[in-house]
Amino acid sequence: MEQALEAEDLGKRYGRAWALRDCSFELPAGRVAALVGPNGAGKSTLLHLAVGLLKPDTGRVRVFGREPHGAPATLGEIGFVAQDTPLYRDFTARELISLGGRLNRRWDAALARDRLSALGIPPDRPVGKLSGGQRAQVALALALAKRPRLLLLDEPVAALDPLARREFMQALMGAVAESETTVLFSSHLLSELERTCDHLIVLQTAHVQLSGSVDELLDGHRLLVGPRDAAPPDGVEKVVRAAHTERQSTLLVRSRALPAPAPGWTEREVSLEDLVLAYLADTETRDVETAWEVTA
Ligand SMILES: Nc1ncnc2c1ncn2[C@@H]1O[C@H](COP(=O)(O)OP(=O)(O)OP(=O)(O)O)[C@@H](O)[C@H]1O
Repeated sequence: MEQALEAEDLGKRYGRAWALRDCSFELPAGRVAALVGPNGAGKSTLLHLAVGLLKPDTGRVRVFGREPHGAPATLGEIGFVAQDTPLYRDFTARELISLGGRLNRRWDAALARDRLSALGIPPDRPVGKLSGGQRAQVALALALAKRPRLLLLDEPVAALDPLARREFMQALMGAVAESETTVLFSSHLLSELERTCDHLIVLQTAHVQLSGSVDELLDGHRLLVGPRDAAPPDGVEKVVRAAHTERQSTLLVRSRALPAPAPGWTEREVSLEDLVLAYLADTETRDVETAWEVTA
């Protein structure tokens, strides 16, 4: 399987503080991946390393097998939409499309023009005078016009209202379905994930807590409800998170299918949101044998 993005023991620090540390994961080509984590977790740092704007202090990052820092050929394959869609505000969309044509070898101006016209975005108004949602669409159209193999978006919908968010994500999904582009977007919006991504990377305090295909991750975890203070059933590899009421414990555990329903325990379906929240709530996953009991 070809890897669009790979990190191996990747680390970046600002002064003495690590923004990203011992970070290893693989993102196979063709996936739409969400990069999730709280403020300051290291998401922008990871995206800036992937696009070659930063140089790693430890380890390696590779885009389609090559390190991006100082490698123009690799950069030509990456589209990047930075946080807050920083477009030149006095330029119109038409001018930005034409500017892109002068700066990029493989530039599909017609694709950008057609997208904006289909969305009814005025091409001759300075982008500073467009709405936040329209500006985000212009930034996406420009990134797609580059025909990137890997598209990186840093919190593309953070500033948008729910309707504009939905429209933006639909536009993004539609665009990548028509191409072979691999997408990695950072986001705080857990409820949108299940609908939009098939791969997940969870970052917390500079470390990767979880990464993999959504199907495999969901398959490998269970939500168990049972009597308070009972030991977890056999077959549980790790208790990621435990919450208790007076009489019951709810455990999100890492485990393949359990051999048989353990007496007193019932199993519930795990949503992607449950999974992300469980890993974000914990900075370290626990071994079953050790402190599995965590009061929520
Ligand atoms: N230029 C910089 N100089 C010093 N520290 C920085 C710099 N950029 C980021 N950091 C620090 O590195 C850590 C990771 O920041 P980063 O912006 O990558 O997080 P993030 O997950 O993108 O956060 P947010 O969701 O708020 O955008 C934070 O502690 C941040 O304060």
